[in-house]
Amino acid sequence: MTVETLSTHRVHGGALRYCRHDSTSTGTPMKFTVWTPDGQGPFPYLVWLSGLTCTEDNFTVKSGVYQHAARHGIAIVAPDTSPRGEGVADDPAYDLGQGAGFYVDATQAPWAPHFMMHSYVTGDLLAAVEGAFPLDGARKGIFGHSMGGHGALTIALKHPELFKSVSAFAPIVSPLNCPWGDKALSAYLGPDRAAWRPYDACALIEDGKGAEFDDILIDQGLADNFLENQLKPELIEAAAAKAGREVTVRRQAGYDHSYFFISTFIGDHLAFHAARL
Ligand SMILES: N[C@@H](CCC(=O)N[C@@H](CSC=O)C(=O)NCC(=O)O)C(=O)O
Repeated sequence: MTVETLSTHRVHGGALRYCRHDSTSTGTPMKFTVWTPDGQGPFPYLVWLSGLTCTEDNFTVKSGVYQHAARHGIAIVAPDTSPRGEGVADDPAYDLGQGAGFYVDATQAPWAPHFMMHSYVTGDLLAAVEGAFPLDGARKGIFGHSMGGHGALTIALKHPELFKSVSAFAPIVSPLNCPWGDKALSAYLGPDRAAWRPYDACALIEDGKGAEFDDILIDQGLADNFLENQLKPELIEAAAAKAGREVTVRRQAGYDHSYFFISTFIGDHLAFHAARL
């Protein structure tokens, strides 16, 4: 799978590249960034999944992750949040369509066949980055924010054979129980809510998936506008307690939903993953 490097930038003693490749899952070109430390590798790495309205650029420019990645010798991969382009379905709302792929494989028109973000992240993306860069596929973790936190949790819980660690910032923990989830999963997966369970972190924990993870770290700002209506971290705490599983939710007073919050605690998440990779 050919990866085209669009630009390269020196950052924190390593190389940040903006890349594009053709995805067979989405049937479109897809963009991502990859940062690698200097040296031969192979390096352990983390996949970051961004939230609604984001491209590969938001985390890359706003999170401040690379100074921490350099300290731990961990590479970072950050893909776009959906397929894009003129031939790809879209919606005028910010929380559906391009920029809002929800990391699911859509089964409903007009979203199928391009909105195949679960398959893209677990298949084409990993194959592309491990083929083109000195990354150690046996030592990788996944993390993300909001919609991307939901993506990281559900992908890890469904694929513990791929990822050794998982964490999230202000994640949607149960699309079955919030307006963002109702809207997006109705559109992408249809009205049968049983089809949503494989994309709901709480349901996956209830169903015993991903028990390999010794702990899952979640940071949640208490001044987050989306906390009570959309994010509801108490639901994943309850699911984990019922299943006898470890999920650590750190409630951070005064922090909102933004990348200011993420940049404040990103170092803690790098340390969490480094201890497990
Ligand atoms: N435009 C919307 C909210 C959009 C928003 O807050 N997006 C977040 C992710 S929200 C959940 O997935 C984000 O990461 N934005 C990009 C950024 O660089 O901050 C609204 O106004 O409500």
